[in-house]
Amino acid sequence: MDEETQSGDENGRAGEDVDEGDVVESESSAADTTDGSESANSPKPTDGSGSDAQFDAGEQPLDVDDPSRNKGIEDPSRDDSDGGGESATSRGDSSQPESAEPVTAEDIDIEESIGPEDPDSIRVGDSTAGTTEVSLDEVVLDDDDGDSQGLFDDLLSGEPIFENKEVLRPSYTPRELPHRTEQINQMATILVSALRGETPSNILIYGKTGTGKTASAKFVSQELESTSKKYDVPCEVEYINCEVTDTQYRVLAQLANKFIEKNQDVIETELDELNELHPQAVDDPTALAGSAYETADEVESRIEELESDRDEMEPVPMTGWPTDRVYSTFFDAVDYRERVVVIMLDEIDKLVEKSGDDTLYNLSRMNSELDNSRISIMGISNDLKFTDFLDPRVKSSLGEEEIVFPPYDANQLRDILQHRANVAFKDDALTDDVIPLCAAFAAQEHGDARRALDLLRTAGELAERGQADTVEEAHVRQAQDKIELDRVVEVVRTLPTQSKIVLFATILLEKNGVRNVNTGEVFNIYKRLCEEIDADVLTQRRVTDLISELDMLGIVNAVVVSKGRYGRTKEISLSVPIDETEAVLLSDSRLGDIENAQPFVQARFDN
Ligand SMILES: Nc1ncnc2c1ncn2[C@@H]1O[C@H](COP(=O)(O)OP(=O)(O)OP(=O)(O)O)[C@@H](O)[C@H]1O
Repeated sequence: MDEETQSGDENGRAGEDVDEGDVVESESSAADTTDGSESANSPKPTDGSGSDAQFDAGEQPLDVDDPSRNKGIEDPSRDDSDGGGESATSRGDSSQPESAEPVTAEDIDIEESIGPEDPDSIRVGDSTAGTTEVSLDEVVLDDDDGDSQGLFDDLLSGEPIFENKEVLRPSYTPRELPHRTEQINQMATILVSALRGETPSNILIYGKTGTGKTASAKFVSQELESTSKKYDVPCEVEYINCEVTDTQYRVLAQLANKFIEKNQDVIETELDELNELHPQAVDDPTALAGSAYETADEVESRIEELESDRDEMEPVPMTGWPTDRVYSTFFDAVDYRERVVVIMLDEIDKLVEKSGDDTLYNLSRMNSELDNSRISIMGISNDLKFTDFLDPRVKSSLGEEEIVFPPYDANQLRDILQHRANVAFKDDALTDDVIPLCAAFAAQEHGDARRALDLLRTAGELAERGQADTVEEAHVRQAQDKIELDRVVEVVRTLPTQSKIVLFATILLEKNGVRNVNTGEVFNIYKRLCEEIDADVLTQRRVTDLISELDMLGIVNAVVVSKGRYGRTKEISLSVPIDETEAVLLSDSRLGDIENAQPFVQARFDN
């Protein structure tokens, strides 16, 4: 008997370790939920007619700050027989023509409007018109509309550039994926076996970031699920983002819980039907005609069986179970009924990097043990080399079929952008150069559609912010700078403290006008800065390494220059905007104190 027939929890690879502290993320949040329709409709500015306080303050407005200064109000004993009270209290009642005159403080009938229980409120309207209670604190005395000061009115009044901005966001799943027909067809050809009740081959999808791997795979899986419903073939796709769900415990727990939930739904539906059928069958056995049961007792025992299955299905907790128990729970849940399951593991390289290939090993061997169901794995990765780290058996099983997503060229990106822009922007909102320029910039990167879409969206936002009528080439260039700066800010913000100090030393030198900064100079300032904030001082060799890392990240440019008989050194210059980078560094709580180091750095050069 070969080892493949062992049960999952005995095969040793399911692991015995308890994954403490793991949290099972709900994948539903990662799923695309934006339908994009909401943002399309900009709210209309209100005219203020809905305001509570519909007073026209007239010639003598109420003094809200000091109500006692209001004539009439200060005299609670005032007789309402002067007739003015009637017109004030009937304001708002269109059936009372005499209320057309502006309401003044004198007009307010104190006895009627300010009840003893709430001296701050005025009752507007009489008993026939219904009453509206208005707090004095809410009364807006100006003539203009009550609720807003028009902060947003100007912004809303301009003809917006966007028709539906959500369409340009990464969360939006497009209905059409130009230039991916070949890859989509390849996937469909492999997965169609699932609709025939057979096990599809495992698929590995490779391609650089932004080449449409996830979008295409999700598109295919939606099609697969809807076709399976159409033909009533049990086939399900489960999506897991391994960047978030990156341990064996989490992956198995998440899958187990999804299948348990689905099983419970199916059980509930069947129970509903049987609970209706059972009393009918007791009264009249012919009610069972056409059903799978011959007697009411059979129906009853099936109900009991389903109820006990349902009660036994225990969801996997976030943490704390041994992994082999999670595995067997997942196994039982998948195998509970007949179906073909496609498990989509996006960013699969992150899972392998974080927790090795145990999960893939276990998943890829499950089919030989499952009785009712079959599973197929679809791995998505932008790291072409990640399979080098896999166990050869896992590697061959996982890579049964491989599909490569090549980068887009500028023309393809142009098509992709055009498709989206038609929905995202108002007619004529884009000048002719905008899409080609966005496509060209993104093609230079590495044919990244995500970057192209970001550029287009940011350019639109900048145009909108500048209240321009159309998006122009200049907006795309600004957007390119902005995205680049955002990237730099993010990279700098997440640097380790030591690298931040090295970078800060370089910035201080440049700010003090030092040209051709060399490693030695950076190291000297670095040391002083470390002393200043009580950080460990690394050796000059380590600091040189950190400079090389900053170079690789594109933050500094370090060139090796020969100094003749003085040996070789690195000349360092900043490749990022100095002020913004400095601001990011100083926002780090430890480095914030270094600001005071400026004078002493200056002093060093004065010596
Ligand atoms: N052919 C295409 N047509 C329309 N939109 C596309 C196309 N290819 C990619 N996109 C869009 O580009 C963005 C990035 O695509 P996707 O997430 O599928 O890339 P990916 O290859 O999975 O990248 P990563 O490896 O970084 O996850 C998404 O917004 C997607 O809708």
